[in-house]
Amino acid sequence: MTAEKSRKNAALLTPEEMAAADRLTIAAGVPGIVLMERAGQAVARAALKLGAPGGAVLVLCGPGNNGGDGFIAARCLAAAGYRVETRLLKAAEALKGDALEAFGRMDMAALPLLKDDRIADDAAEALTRADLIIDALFGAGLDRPLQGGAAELVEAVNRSGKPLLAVDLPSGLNGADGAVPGVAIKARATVTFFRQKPGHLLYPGRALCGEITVADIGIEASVFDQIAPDTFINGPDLWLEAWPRPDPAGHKYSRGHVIVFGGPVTATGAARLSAGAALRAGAGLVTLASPPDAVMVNACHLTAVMLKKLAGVEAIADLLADRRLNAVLIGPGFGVGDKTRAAVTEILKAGRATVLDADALTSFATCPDALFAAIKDNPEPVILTPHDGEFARLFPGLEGGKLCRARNAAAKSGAVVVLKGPDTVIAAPDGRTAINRNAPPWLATAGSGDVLAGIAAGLLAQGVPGFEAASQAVWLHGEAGREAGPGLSAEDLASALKPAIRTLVEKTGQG
Ligand SMILES: NC(=O)C1=CN([C@@H]2O[C@H](COP(=O)(O)OP(=O)(O)OC[C@H]3O[C@@H](n4cnc5c(N)ncnc54)[C@H](O)[C@@H]3O)[C@@H](O)[C@H]2O)[C@@H](O)CC1
Ligand SMILES: [K+]
Repeated sequence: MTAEKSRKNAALLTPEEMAAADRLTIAAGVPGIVLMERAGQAVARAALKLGAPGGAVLVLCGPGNNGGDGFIAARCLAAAGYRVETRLLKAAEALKGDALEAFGRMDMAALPLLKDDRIADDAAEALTRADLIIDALFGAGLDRPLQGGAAELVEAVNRSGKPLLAVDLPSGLNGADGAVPGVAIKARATVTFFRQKPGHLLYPGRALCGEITVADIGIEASVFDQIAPDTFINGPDLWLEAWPRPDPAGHKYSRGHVIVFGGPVTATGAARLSAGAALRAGAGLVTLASPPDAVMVNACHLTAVMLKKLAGVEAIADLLADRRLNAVLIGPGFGVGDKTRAAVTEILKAGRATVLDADALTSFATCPDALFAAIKDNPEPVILTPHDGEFARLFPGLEGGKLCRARNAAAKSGAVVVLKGPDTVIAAPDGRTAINRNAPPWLATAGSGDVLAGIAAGLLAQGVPGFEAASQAVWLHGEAGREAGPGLSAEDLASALKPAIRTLVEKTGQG
């Protein structure tokens, strides 16, 4: 598969982009009702997996095309022998277009769910009778928080404890950013169409979707020629082409040399974790530079990582006169304050691919613009790896959803921003973003971020561009977390990278 095709597989579409994909497909000659038939049939197939044969299925249909998918699914499930009851949020007279056509094709009565904006008594009874509920209330067209009767209904459906299958998105969830501006359905499974949306991967939305199925409804990937999405699922489909391929005739010096700047004798561990991870990520050489009194402590713990004495910030420029040191990492355990600011400024001046983490970020909380100016003067890629607290300190004015905050931060700083969390977002200054989904919860542990920063530095040293290095690092970190499993500590992560790296090497045909 070509890299371009793989990237299209990894694309995420906002509700607006998805509507454009629908429009382009319809304009190319596939009627909207045909897309809706395929969508509804995919929902029915998913329902067959969730509900006992012949059971009672309640299909809740909203006023738009999401409801239309529900009508098709209802017809298919009735034909398959299920006892199907369809209910409408609004009167059938309000239906139009493809949804109206789908309603007619269903040829089944559909009572209203609400009476005077309250749940109708007989609708409450229908919830009790159902073995499976299909949520076709609102999908990509949600444009405001659910209120009144609709909100009450969603809460009653969630309270029912019945298995819930959401059509496209759990109703109430914003597909663009994963936000839930009011209440939302908590689904056991969700069927979406063509490609996922950012809201399926970003919290809190991600926790509401259950198991997600992406159904092919006949939209061709050629729509991407006009839609050009810039948000992706983080994984090999997005960046395998940029995975470093060592020259079989090369040597360690051709695989880059990372220098990690470590902290004082009382805080040496973080930088050691980073240095070890940089080596595992494939850098040919890694040096840990630390204050003289910390060198012995580091020496007691390290074998393959080399050591260097750093007398003070003034010594950084001399050290970096050696151009073979081609990637720098500073922050983990380095300490917060003037000295760190001066060190980071020297490093950025030296024009190296750089990862700034932890204390290197916090030290600029009082003067972020100075940092951004220095980043922009550095011709090599810079990666920032803040968690939410560090992000808020460095980008105090940026608000909104995680995707939007990360994207704006990358544009503002000129760096690739890795906004960490269970749904880490990686954003490049050129607007590309990736959302990560493979991190297990036990990855949130002391020292885990130091390892992530180290992996990123190791990849930069091998010449991987900034956005790809950051995205690869986040994905590898997640895979290592899965490999090490529950009960892991950060020390386990570097060696747990090996199976994921092996997989990538095999995928790139080097194995
Ligand atoms: N041809 C197409 O466009 C296709 C669309 N599909 C389905 O169509 C859906 C999108 O359809 P629509 O664009 O009609 O949107 P929806 O059906 O998601 O909802 C739109 C309707 O809900 C109302 N609404 C929005 N937010 C509300 C709120 N908070 N409270 C009360 N009412 C609210 C709007 O005024 C509008 O009447 C997708 O999610 C998907 O399920 C699929 O059938 C595939 C093909
Ligand atoms: K829905």
